Amino acid sequence: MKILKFGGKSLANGKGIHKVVDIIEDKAKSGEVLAVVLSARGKSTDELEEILEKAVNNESYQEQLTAFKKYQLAEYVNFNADIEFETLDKLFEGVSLLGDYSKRIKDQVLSQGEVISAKLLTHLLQERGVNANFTDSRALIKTDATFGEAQPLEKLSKENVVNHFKKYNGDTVNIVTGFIASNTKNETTTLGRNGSNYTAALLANYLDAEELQNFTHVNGIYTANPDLVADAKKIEKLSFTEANELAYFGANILHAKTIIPLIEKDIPLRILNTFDHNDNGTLITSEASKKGIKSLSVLENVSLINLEGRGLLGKVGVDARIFKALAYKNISVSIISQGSSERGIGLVVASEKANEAKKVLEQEFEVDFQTKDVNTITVEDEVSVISIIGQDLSTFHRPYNALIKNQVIPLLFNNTVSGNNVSLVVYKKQLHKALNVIHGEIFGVTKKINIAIFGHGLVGGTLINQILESAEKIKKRKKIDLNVFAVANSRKVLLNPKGVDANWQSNINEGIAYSIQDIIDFANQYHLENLIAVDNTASKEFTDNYLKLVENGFDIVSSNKIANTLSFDFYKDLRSKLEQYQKQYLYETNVGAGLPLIDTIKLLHLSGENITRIKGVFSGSLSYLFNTFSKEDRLFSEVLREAMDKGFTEPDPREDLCGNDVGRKLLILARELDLSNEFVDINIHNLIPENLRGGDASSFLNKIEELNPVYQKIKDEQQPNHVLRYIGDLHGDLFEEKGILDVTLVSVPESSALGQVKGSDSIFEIYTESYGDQPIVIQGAGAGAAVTARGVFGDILRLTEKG
Ligand SMILES: NC(=O)C1=CN([C@@H]2O[C@H](COP(=O)(O)OP(=O)(O)OC[C@H]3O[C@@H](n4cnc5c(N)ncnc54)[C@H](O)[C@@H]3O)[C@@H](O)[C@H]2O)C=CC1
Ligand SMILES: N[C@@H](CC=O)C(=O)O
Repeated sequence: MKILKFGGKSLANGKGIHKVVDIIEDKAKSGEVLAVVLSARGKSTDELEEILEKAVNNESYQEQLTAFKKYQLAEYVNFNADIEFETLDKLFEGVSLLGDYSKRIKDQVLSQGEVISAKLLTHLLQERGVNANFTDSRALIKTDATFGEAQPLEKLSKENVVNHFKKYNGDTVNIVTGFIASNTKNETTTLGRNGSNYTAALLANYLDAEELQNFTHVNGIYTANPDLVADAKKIEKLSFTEANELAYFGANILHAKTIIPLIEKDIPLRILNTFDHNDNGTLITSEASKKGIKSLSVLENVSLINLEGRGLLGKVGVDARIFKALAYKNISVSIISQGSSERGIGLVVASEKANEAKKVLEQEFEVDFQTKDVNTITVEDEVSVISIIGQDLSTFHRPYNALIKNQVIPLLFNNTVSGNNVSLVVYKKQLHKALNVIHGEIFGVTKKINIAIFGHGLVGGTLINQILESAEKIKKRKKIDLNVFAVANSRKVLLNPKGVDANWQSNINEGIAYSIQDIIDFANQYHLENLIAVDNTASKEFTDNYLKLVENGFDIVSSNKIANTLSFDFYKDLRSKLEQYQKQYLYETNVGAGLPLIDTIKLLHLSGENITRIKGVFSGSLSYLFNTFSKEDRLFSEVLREAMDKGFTEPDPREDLCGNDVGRKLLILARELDLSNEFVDINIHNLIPENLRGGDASSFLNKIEELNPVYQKIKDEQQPNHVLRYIGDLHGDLFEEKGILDVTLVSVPESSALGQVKGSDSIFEIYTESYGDQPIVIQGAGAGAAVTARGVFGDILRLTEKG
């Protein structure tokens, strides 16, 4: 036999109740032997409770009662609930007159919801020709007299159930009232919260059912609440032990007490969806599933009570006193955590009980306050508990690190050894983000990376398009969902929590004026996790935002070289801020565009390989300029314009020509080697003649023809078979505080390594102690929007892996 159970939402008027009738009819007609347990319909129980409260307070309740009756009868013209309605009329009248009611009366009132529900379903099934039999569970399930939370009398109840089902079996479908029972005096009792599930589990146990099918409005148990975590996945199979943990931590489909009767008889429980009943749902069995995390569950409406006391160390019975005082007021503690110093104890209780709990504890510890053994008892109201079911401490560092990286610092955490269950208390305002971060980390379904891109010029614009083009593939291959939620220039930002699309360029006109705080606020408002700010500007002003971005949970990726070449003090401050907030700053494209230079230098240096010199053509644009100009009989200005058109130069090409760009690259490398050079230490050969240095970029560009005779002369005066190269050279004693940084224009034999560089290639010769006179050489395109954007993209992906 299969036991089916339908909850209130499934039985609500409209689509639900018809679906329920269809399901039962289908199953009955296919010959399955069934018993069906029902809750009250829709919100009937709540309604009855409200009417009861009105009646006891002598408020007018008739209107609500009439609406209740109307709802129950709905369009079911041949259905009659006169007996139940009369019972309710009498009960409410009595309560209203007395101005009082007992739990016994309340049970009588509430029971009518289940009775009407089961009678209606029996009626509707009979109308369809199904052999349905209304079964009042009060005649079967016998309990003690604890009204509101009665305990079943196992032996008697079992006997009644078995005898009843002996009489009504085979093709009869028994439609049983859930939740309600009766005591030995035949007075109505109820089984407490989740009572209908309990009734169904008891029936399954007594009748040795082959399966209990619990129909709800969801397709089963998910890895997290799908309303909070879009990526949540349905769990196909679960063990009772895991389900038990879930039940305790708020998965309200289940309750520990409803599982026990099933475990006893090894009866599988299947959670199904009334509205999608062909889905297999989630199957819960006693079979231990393969080890691993199964689900995240959340406790909301809780408060954290913190009891702090310097004199608690070694004091015996403190916890006992806490629990006793709270138990006295019927306050349940869901989580407790105590430091080994015993100076602080954190307790989680239901929010509505928090103030009362604080008061009781203050009374209990009154003397301890006077002796200063206890200092404070505080309540933190806006908190939630996230429980990672199936998590043991061996891999807990992963979700924990991910939380810290996302600026979610748990207020308290504790674990159960047996249940493999770690619980974290977080601020309520961070719940959504925290859940998504943990979920992404441990289920690896897809990890969402939220990116804000500043600067959408040559590099930035190319990057956005590269990301949009590759996003789908990356999602499939690496399970990483790249979401560009902000694109900004110096004036406007285009914001979309779900990510900009291929039309971002035309939409940017509709962007809004912004400050960096607006972008931080936006990310917070939409609970965006795994934040990355990408700086593709050439702006000093923008780098002023770095510290604030780091403090607010952003990792930084930058093609902009400015931040790394400001004062050494800022350089250090930024690093210590990154360390403090566990954030990353990647800038591989700062030197050599897309070439893997910085990483190589970092690795060599970290591994203890002593770098003694780095020399080469550092600038892609100047490489192009001098390679082309040296070889071809063309004007210097013409080649310079070509380098600009190809996107090799800085936004202001004077930055290349004056040597600042190469100087910055040298300084960045020097600092990677822990040298503390400042920008002013660099010896730069400025390629712009003094008379052309003033003014702005456009007035300079109007005069670049004036460079032609200067560079033609330099070119002509070289030795035969020599070419011009603009090089950077980091040398000196690189184990001292500072190195020597030179940026110069040199004439080298065409056949030399430097002389053979072509196009916009950069070449870097890295000399180390182990490699001696044979440097490690890294050579390739040193400039260009596509290669640079690709390098920035690489940094973004590297960050997604570090997380
Ligand atoms: N072009 C190349 O080959 C390479 C370039 N880079 C670096 O890439 C960066 C970008 O270069 P390009 O794309 O060529 O420049 P670009 O001039 O084409 O683009 C810069 C963008 O930044 C925006 N911007 C300026 N100030 C801003 C602010 N305060 N906030 C937000 N946006 C701001 C501008 O509106 C513009 O859209 C530069 O720092 C450059 O040094 C690095 C390696 C290679
Ligand atoms: N303008 C720079 C671009 C890369 O950093 C260069 O020419 O190398």
